[in-house]
Amino acid sequence: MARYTRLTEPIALITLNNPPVNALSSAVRSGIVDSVSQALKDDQVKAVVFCGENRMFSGGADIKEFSGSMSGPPLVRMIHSIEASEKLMVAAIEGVALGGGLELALGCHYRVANTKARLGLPEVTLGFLPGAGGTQRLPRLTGITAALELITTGRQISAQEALQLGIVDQVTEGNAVQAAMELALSVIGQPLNPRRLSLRPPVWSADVDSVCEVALARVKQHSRGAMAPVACVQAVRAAAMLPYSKGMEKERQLMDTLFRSSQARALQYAFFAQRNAGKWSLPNGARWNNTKARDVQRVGVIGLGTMGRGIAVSLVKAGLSVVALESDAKQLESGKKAVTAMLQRDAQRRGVGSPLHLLTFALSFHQLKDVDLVIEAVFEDMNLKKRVFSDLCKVLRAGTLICTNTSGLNVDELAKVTDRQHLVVGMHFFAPAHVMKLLEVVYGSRSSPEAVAVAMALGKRIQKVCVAVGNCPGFVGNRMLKLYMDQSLYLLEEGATPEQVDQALEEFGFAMGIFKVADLSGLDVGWRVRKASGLIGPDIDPVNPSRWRLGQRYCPLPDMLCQQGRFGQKTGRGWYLYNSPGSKEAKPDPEILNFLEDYRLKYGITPQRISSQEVIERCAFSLANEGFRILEDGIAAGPEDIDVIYLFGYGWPRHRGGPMFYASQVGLSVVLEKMEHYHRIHPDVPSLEPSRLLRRLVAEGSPPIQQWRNHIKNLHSQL
Ligand SMILES: CCCCCCCCCCCCC[C@H](O)CC(=O)SCCNC(=O)CCNC(=O)[C@H](O)C(C)(C)COP(=O)(O)OP(=O)(O)OC[C@H]1O[C@@H](n2cnc3c(N)ncnc32)[C@H](O)[C@@H]1OP(=O)(O)O
Repeated sequence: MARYTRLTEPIALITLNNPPVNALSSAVRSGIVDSVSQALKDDQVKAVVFCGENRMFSGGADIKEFSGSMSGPPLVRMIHSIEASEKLMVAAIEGVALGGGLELALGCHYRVANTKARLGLPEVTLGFLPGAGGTQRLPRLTGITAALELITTGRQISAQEALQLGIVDQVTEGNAVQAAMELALSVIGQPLNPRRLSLRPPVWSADVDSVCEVALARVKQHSRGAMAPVACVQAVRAAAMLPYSKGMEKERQLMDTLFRSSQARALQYAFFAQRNAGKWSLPNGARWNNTKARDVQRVGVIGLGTMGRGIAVSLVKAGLSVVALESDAKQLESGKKAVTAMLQRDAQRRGVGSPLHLLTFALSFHQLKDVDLVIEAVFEDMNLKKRVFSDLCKVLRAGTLICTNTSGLNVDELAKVTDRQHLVVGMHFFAPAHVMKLLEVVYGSRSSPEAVAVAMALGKRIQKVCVAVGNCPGFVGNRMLKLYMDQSLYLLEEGATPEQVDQALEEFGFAMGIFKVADLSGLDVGWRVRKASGLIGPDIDPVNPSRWRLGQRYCPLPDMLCQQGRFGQKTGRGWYLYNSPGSKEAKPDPEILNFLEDYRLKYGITPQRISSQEVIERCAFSLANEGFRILEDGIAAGPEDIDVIYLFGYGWPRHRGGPMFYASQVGLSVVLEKMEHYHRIHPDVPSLEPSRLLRRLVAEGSPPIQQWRNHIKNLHSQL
């Protein structure tokens, strides 16, 4: 929808009206076409100003329409006729002008932006390119280097930067519509051809080829197999070499290919999955929109190790006041130094004042008496956490929430030692907590909807992507991770090397292979957990450790590495070799190859040739198979939540949507067949057995992922 208003004598205003972001849906495009035609017919009108309802220009094309049959006036043609119009067209940008929204503005003859506006062409993040002339018009304004950077990254820029780059003609602190009208009045009658970007010649320069080569190398290095950034470079290169009409043909060709790609579908799915995660629901019917979250201003953080430091920094950066507690003066001092330095560096980088006044350091629980919520981030030990929880109850006010940053311990067991089980939830941050976007909010069997609402709202306030999950060992992310890690280890036993497994995973698009991640996190962490859980004990022979524990196949390789003091990056040796302790560059270690050969000999394992395909199938399908079990158990509300967790917490490649989306793309019957195949070969690995939900979905014709929730409901109702 677009509203047409005649303003003072010679100006008409066209207001895009499609809340919340004035996306350019078919109805909006029709409204614009009709309004422009009205303005062109009115002899009194000499200029048209475009703006958006609620001081929001436009969030671009309506992404929801891409999955259906597209109808209505095509955006490309609409923008072209705006640019070609004989009447002056001016864009008044407030809020955002993104994607098609910015392309519409680029079709106008002048652009005025409010100082707070943000502009960008984020199409690459959705798996395609600015396909309404953006790849051809933007370079003609900014030059090729800036256009390449903006289009291949999708980065949003401020109005000020847009002014410097020549994307807008004027920036105003006041009302952009008013400023656009004034500008229009001052230029009415001036020739429009110099303002029509499509009439400008290609932006050729002698170094075009090298600039594009450099951009191509950069995107290939960062995109991890994503097609869209490469296509963006090709399209912008066309703007440098070809006249506008030919460049548009190239843009169209590239867009056609990207638009139909599974990568675009995955990225658009990820866009909506991320937004849906905030719309949490609990099995008891409580939901984001029927539960009120009370306000939190003061937060206590207990433990200033790696996790506690990151959590404290995230909270303070969001303007919350924090009391950070440690158990002894030495640890407090080292935590204080680290947190202070992190906050100062961040403030300096962002050019803002230091927020250190929000932070208090404490040694006594009594100093937590006035906080609204506590996040416990002490060592991952149930007894220690229980002690902290019961001590807290002695000092906290009655309504204060107690949250645990455990990465997998039983939240209900912890809640039981408190006097407020309904106010206990998990807030599982990921390391480093001030950088990683994911937060699993874990509800226990007694957690109240209000407590979940408070934790979700707090997470959102500190700019995390929050997903509400149920309580089970490892919750969603780490429960699935265990099976992924198990498969990777079994592959080593069967003949693969760490670098071979990692290479297959990185070619698939993971940010880092699983063995590199393990080295980064520290192999000793899992070792301690396995010791605490009874998997390793005095009855295990350290020289010839059993490959069978608690009734199933067990791989002792990581324990054997830890016995050798190989803890990963921190000791300079783990699955890989590092130049020195703490160094990050992983190099294959011949000692590991010998170690694996000796191990296989010792246990009579004949090494097999493992293909990359097998690595991906066993790792990715195992993840999805456990994801189905998580859905059966009601631990996650839907497959989208699982995918968001893997996208934001575990480096799953975004252009593959997430493990559940990937399974749906490959085909559920294929996944089922492969799981049956691998389970037949490895009957000693129960987790390879296809889950009931997977079988059931296949039996019911493999419905699209958006319908899985209905099948899960049916599954529960028959239990
Ligand atoms: C068959 C073969 C054919 C081949 C050829 C096809 C040719 C087709 C030609 C097409 C031409 C292409 C044109 C153009 O180049 C393409 C585009 O413009 S794509 C869209 C680009 N825009 C974006 O990526 C912006 C996305 N949105 C955002 O970044 C943010 O939403 C925001 C605008 C910055 C606002 O952020 P917030 O305030 O935080 O709000 P939310 O993010 O929570 O969003 C609120 C609400 O709005 C929904 N929404 C946001 N943007 C869009 C959108 N562009 N379309 C539809 N819906 C959108 C979002 O989902 C939220 O919904 P809710 O969760 O509240 O239901």
